[in-house]
Amino acid sequence: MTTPHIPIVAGDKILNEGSDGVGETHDPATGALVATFARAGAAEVDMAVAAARDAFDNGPWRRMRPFERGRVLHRIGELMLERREEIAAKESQDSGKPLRDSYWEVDCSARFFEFYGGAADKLHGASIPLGPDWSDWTVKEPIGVSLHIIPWNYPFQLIARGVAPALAAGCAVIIKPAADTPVTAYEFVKICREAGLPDGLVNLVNGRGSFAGDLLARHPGVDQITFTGSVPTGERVLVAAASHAVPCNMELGGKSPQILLADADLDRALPIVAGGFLTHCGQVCNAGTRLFVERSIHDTVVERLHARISAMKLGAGIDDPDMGPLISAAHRGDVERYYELAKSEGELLLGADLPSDPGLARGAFVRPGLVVGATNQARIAREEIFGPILTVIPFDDVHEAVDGANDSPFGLVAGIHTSNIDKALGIGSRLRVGQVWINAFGVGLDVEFPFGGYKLSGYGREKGLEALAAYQQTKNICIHHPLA
Ligand SMILES: NC(=O)C1=CN([C@@H]2O[C@H](COP(=O)(O)OP(=O)(O)OC[C@H]3O[C@@H](n4cnc5c(N)ncnc54)[C@H](O)[C@@H]3O)[C@@H](O)[C@H]2O)C=CC1
Repeated sequence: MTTPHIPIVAGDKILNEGSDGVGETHDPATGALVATFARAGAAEVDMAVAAARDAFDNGPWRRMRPFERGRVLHRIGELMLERREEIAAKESQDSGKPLRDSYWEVDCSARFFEFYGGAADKLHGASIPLGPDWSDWTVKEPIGVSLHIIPWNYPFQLIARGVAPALAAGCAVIIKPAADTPVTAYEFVKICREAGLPDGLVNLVNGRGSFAGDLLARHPGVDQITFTGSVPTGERVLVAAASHAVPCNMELGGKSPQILLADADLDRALPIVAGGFLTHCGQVCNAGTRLFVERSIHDTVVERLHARISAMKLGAGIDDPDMGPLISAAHRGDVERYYELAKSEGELLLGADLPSDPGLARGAFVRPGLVVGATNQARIAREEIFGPILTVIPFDDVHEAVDGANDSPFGLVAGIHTSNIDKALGIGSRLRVGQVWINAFGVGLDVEFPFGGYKLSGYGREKGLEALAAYQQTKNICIHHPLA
């Protein structure tokens, strides 16, 4: 079978070659080549931006009635569900995540298009009272060409999360996938074209982040940037955006706390705690990797978590294991250094040895790590690892737990596990994070509520109606009409 090749898409042009050569993407479970892709250089970046500009400035999208835009978005969502199996299989191969998580990605992506398809004709302005001789109102207009810089952890879903509201608002978009996971981005673009989206509205630029990504972020033809990824790269993108003064939506990392009180129902809470740090091998921005646990139940919780996670089966994403590999051997090297650090900063109860099963030998696998005896000041508890390592920290008093949870450079999400609603709400209101989960953690098909962080976790909100604000500008219209 020939290896699939991912092109660059600039308007109606499908470019199989880019001026920065050819990249390869591999299955992190086996090392097998999944696809090659054209890497964009300056010429292709210019072409994609010009196509988006032209589609936005001169194309039909902005002039269509909003409900008609909504219908196209709905059709995109339907096509995603029709191709669910195919997209999920490709995603699991390219990213290593278990198949069920890839199905979730597709289902969630379809929900984004349903949700924002329904919102397209509800983007109202406001009327503003200036007195009887005046009429004043605001109109919501699309911001223009929106650049979406996508990380490798949820490539399909994170494209949908940003692109659906951008299109609903009337924007044109350019997608820059991560070089580790370019495959399903092209499926996304193909679906958009098939659903009848006019040419040039969705463009695809694969390539090296520090080259093609940087060229795009600096490009004067780009009006807005939505970025998800690491803090250092996010800061570079902000500098690039500042060079032409465009706004950004930044969804950066996290070191999210989960607070487990002694009165919690452990049968219910512990699977949630485990899922909170193990999903996609811990490679999730909102992974709940710091567990503050009331001291009286500390040992029981550690024992039960140990039993639960040491039984987990590892395997290739496509085989839908309990946990897949990390994204790459290079990233495994980074994560392994944290396992070493954990040994010096506390006690590493699980995760010290790499899996020895010959079936896993060629993949970027690690075992889940459980760390006790480290403080909240330890690097293992402060830095985003993007691997499956949980640091368990005991507390005696809820205020201590709140202070510990807040004592972090990040502020993305938090989880609280308790049967006492007064405590749950009291703790929740004191946490400096963008989202609080009570007796829950993580995701369903919940596209309706806003998501985003405090502090170094970024700013701006994805999801929900709030996300639309990033893709709109407000124009005020004021009329003076004195009655003679
Ligand atoms: N918050 C999140 O969801 C994510 C956080 N991360 C964190 O980042 C660490 C490193 O992962 P990376 O893949 O290197 O993520 P990254 O943050 O460097 O890359 C994210 C995206 O930005 C692009 N990019 C890189 N340099 C750029 C530049 N100068 N200008 C414009 N775009 C650029 C990349 O090509 C990719 O599409 C991970 O170990 C993890 O800690 C990674 C992925 C997602």
